[in-house]
Amino acid sequence: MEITELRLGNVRNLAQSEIGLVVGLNEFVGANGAGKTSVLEAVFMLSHGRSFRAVRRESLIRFGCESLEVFALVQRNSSLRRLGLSRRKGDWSARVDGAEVVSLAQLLSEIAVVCFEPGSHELISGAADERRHFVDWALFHVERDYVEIARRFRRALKQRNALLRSGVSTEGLDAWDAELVRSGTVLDEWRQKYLAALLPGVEELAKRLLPELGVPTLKYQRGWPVELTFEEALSQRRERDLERAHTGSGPHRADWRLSFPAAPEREHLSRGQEKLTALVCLLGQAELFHKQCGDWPILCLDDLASELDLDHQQRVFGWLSAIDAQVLLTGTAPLAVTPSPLRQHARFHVEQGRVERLL
Ligand SMILES: Nc1ncnc2c1ncn2[C@@H]1O[C@H](COP(=O)(O)OP(=O)(O)OP(=O)(O)O)[C@@H](O)[C@H]1O
Repeated sequence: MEITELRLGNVRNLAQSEIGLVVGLNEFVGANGAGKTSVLEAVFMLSHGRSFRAVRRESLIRFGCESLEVFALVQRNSSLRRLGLSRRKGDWSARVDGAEVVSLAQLLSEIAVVCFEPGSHELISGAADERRHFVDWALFHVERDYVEIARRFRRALKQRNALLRSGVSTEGLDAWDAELVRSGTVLDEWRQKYLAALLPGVEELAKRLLPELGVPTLKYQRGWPVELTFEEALSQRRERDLERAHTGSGPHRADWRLSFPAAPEREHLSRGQEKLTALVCLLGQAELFHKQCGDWPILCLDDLASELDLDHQQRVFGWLSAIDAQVLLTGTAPLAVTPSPLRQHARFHVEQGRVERLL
């Protein structure tokens, strides 16, 4: 899939920008603070409904402005979709082909963006919810009933925790346990299946980008002891859950990690190796998306040159040159590596919130 046209209004320091993108490599070059990352952030918002670096979507609205607009024309297989996310008069709204959609999920299902940025090492070294989000984002695109199952699981967990906290009565816990087990077991199976499918691609990418660490293994923890079913875990730990007033086992506690022969624990990875491991996972995710959904997600690479040394940049470009994904890349200077001559290449200069095509 590709964005052919991107229109931004009041996104951080970008007042109004209309950017025609090419299907291959789109390079955004400019000084620090020029607005390059903001372009990627806007694209990411369309596919995730949030920024990759701000907790609040509101912080993206240009200082002193009340409205924000992100619009993209997206070519996917043979269809062309008009996607929009905006905030006007204090309300966020999402549009697909001009019509406002009831749920944000309808917009998010139309576009897929995989982004590597300076904070991506959190996927390896950060909290478990980063790694659950990584898997769940893919499940959202791959599993038709994901939204419904995840909603049922969240609701049951919230209700069960409320009952545990109330401490008044444990009546009703059985019903919520049953619902947690039904939806939670499905989530757990999907996650296991997804990670098993991800591993071969991750192994190949690790050989290319991190050969010195050896072939990685992937360890999945589903959030309760392996020797128990989820139902048994909930029932055996009910007393403890009542004492602690929250549900201590379940898919909401799941985690996974990559382990290398030369770096068995993540504490053994250097910061650069953490970043490369995150990149391996993200590129692996993009590749698996292509296998499972039939098209490549859009790849955003923020400030790649300051994240990776030249040799690793070359290895990444070697991989990129063999695939058909649209790439959006930022840097303070033009690329030091030569991208594939077979792919289209556009360069944009970003300065004080203005984007101008150079090449
Ligand atoms: N809500 C906002 N309204 C206006 N300007 C903002 C807002 N939030 C951030 N900025 C400014 O917008 C600019 C764009 O930041 P951005 O991170 O996109 O720059 P960049 O070109 O990627 O820089 P770097 O190379 O330093 O990463 C910065 O100068 C920042 O201070």
